Amino acid sequence: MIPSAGRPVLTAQAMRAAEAAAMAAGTTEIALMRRAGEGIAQAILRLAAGRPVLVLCGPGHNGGDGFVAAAALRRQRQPVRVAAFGEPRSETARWARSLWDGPVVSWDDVAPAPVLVDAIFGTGLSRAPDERIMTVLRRCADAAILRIAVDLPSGIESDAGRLLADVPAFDVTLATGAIKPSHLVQPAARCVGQVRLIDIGIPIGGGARVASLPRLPHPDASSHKYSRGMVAIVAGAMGGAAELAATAALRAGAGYVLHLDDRTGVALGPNAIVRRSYTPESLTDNRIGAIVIGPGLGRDDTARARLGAALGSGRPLVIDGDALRLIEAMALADHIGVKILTPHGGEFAHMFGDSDASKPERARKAAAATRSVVVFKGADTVIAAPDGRTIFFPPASPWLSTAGTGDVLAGTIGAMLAAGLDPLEAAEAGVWLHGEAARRCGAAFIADDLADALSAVRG
Ligand SMILES: NC(=O)C1=CN([C@@H]2O[C@H](COP(=O)(O)OP(=O)(O)OC[C@H]3O[C@@H](n4cnc5c(N)ncnc54)[C@H](O)[C@@H]3O)[C@@H](O)[C@H]2O)[C@H](O)CC1
Ligand SMILES: [K+]
Repeated sequence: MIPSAGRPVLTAQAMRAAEAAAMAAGTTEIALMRRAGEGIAQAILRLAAGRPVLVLCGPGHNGGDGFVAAAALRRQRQPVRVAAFGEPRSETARWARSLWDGPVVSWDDVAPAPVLVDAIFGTGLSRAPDERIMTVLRRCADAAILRIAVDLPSGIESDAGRLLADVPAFDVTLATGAIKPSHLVQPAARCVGQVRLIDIGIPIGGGARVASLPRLPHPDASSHKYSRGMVAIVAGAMGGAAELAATAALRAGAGYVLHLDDRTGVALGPNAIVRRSYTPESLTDNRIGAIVIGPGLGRDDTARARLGAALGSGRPLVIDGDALRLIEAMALADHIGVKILTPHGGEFAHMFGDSDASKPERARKAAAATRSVVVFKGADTVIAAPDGRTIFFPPASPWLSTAGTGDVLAGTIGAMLAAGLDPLEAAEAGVWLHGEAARRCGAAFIADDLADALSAVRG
């Protein structure tokens, strides 16, 4: 299960705007901080299970959340100590500090506790924290049994997944009000541990959210193989990759999978795959709900001609692997029709160049420029639509880093597209099913196992 599935993902600026809108509607900043701090205290109480807690508080509202939480914990007789770096910087932060009636330990001399709560910096972090701050944080984190971050581990910038310092790994991060991009984008995402959302009762929305499993079409008494979705896989130089994509499309629920190649007698995958010789005309069959092109396609003239025919076919496309190396981003902008691109980091950089922008920004820009849904793959897969909608995935199994898993994903997305999901939903459902199949496969699986596991997760 993905925690926070479907929830909005807000940048620091969007979070401040949501907070400002709530205040314009009558809520006060103090009320918001009280809700945040008390929600955090409840979570800490359960997690600490009676073990002593140390709260490290910063000068802003993240520190304010820490003071409110510490005061609430003390009221509930939970052993808790507080150390603070700097004086509170706002009225609301001063109010929070005034709630704490215990001692505030001197920063550099603070003794660690079994449970560490980092409330030093959150979404307001604007530059690398002073090493004096990070040294204490790391020392206390090293000595703790359980490390809990309030909103974000200190040293993480909120929007792009960037680490501004050497940030220790946390076990749990309590996100206040909304999930932030850096909970999900690497390298920051590997420091946050399990992310839990603390509701502070303000309405949030926007076009970015955590992935969830879309409703998948199910066969009924009137279904037949074409109505379940027909997927054409265009093969090429490396037959095995296309076989994996074809197997995955079938196991993800497609009713008919057509494997188009010009080699005869090469049948590595299931007998249920229909094998025909490739001709450009074979792609124009209007029963085809999705063409998958790229896995094992090669990069020679034959591959180029097949890609041209797929683009000219008018059928919805999943463009992966070698096809992403052959195609020009500019050519896609002029192509009218449904297309989903599935680049990993190298393919993405080849098509769109390198950039300092964040992964979600790069994905959105690429989607708009190519008028495609872009599945920017990796340990932190992000999907963007041309209209700017963005879907973030929590980290999937690291065992996915093996040859052929991308081919399986392309076939899975093809099956979703052919089943009638809209392109963004098809991409989301495909990445979800792929990640869930990987989870079930456990360790050291191979791409063939992953394709086979899709039947069980298709649900
Ligand atoms: N936005 C909301 O709806 C709510 C947010 N809450 C919590 O508030 C923080 C964000 O608070 P903010 O005061 O904006 O920022 P920080 O506490 O992260 O700290 C910023 C503070 O520190 C200064 N600063 C920034 N970078 C550095 C640095 N490298 N070194 C030293 N000082 C630095 C900066 O000038 C500010 O004064 C959010 O994460 C939530 O935890 C509440 O939950 C209520 C609702
Ligand atoms: K923090």
